[in-house]
Amino acid sequence: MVVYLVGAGPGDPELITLKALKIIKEADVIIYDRLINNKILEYAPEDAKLIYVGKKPGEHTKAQDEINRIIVEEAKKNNIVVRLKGGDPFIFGRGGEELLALKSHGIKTKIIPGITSAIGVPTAAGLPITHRGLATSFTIVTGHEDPTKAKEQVHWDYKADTLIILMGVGNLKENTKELMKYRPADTPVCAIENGTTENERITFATLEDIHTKDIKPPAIIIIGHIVNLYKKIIEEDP
Ligand SMILES: O=C(O)CCc1c2[nH]c(c1CC(=O)O)Cc1[nH]c(c(CC(=O)O)c1CCC(=O)O)Cc1[nH]c(c(CC(=O)O)c1CCC(=O)O)Cc1[nH]c(c(CCC(=O)O)c1CC(=O)O)C2
Ligand SMILES: C[S@@+](CC[C@H](N)C(=O)[O-])C[C@H]1O[C@@H](n2cnc3c(N)ncnc32)[C@H](O)[C@@H]1O
Repeated sequence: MVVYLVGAGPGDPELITLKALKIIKEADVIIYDRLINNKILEYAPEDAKLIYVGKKPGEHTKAQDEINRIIVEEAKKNNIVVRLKGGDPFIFGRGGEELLALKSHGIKTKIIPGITSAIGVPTAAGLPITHRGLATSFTIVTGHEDPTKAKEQVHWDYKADTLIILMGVGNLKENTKELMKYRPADTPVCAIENGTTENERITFATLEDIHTKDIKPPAIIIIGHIVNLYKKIIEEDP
């Protein structure tokens, strides 16, 4: 019995790794999330058991403890268990928590990285998150900190040139208000919804007015001067 914590990539099913695809084709069980592209499941063996444990904002099909319990239970009954997660399993994916839960039960676990939406979505859209002379650093941060944490860890005074917010839609107004304490109100912002899929939608705004736009999750929010370069890149598209 081995559990594979596998990253499915940002949305486009072709953005999964060969290593991930190989193990999906051999899986006895696949325990999968909402943000994976379901087309990837078509590669599973016909008799593989598929278990959905996805989370929507405010609507978690299964609590994390329950998900950990299911993975452990399936690992004890099967040879190859794939835990398939959106993007990369360790970028805001609770992959670390699942790894610890499996280790505590002595279950062998292997990890297959995926292209995280934080980087793959802007890159696929043609937006360089670093650019010589314009952006030499980036920060990836959650826009939705776990409210049950003992201590807040997100303070919005990040110094990086480019800021990338995941899970950023629901709290956009509150978070941009905090950010404007440290960055000018006219700092360019762009939101990419459903990146790398046929439903991709890109919205441009500034820190001051991005919260007034119609943006729905899943979306990544990109903040910084790099967004102006991106506008130029798009305008010059042949
Ligand atoms: O802890 C919670 O889940 C409750 C707080 C909460 C979070 N996001 C949230 C909510 C509200 C809600 O879902 O009701 C709100 C939430 N949950 C989710 C999303 C993603 C989306 O729809 O765009 C969003 C953001 C929506 C938005 O842009 O406002 C779903 C979610 N949360 C999460 C995951 C990853 C996973 O569990 O495997 C997933 C995806 C699961 C799937 O594809 O089925 C996990 C999560 N939730 C959260 C975090 C940030 C933790 C931190 O650093 O403090 C993290 C990441 C982490 O723990 O490493 C916090
Ligand atoms: C809980 S986090 C999981 C991130 C994932 N592990 C990764 O590496 O991409 C979910 C957030 O990822 C971002 N996200 C995931 N897929 C996306 C997509 N196709 N387009 C835009 N944002 C996406 C959104 O910010 C969403 O709220």
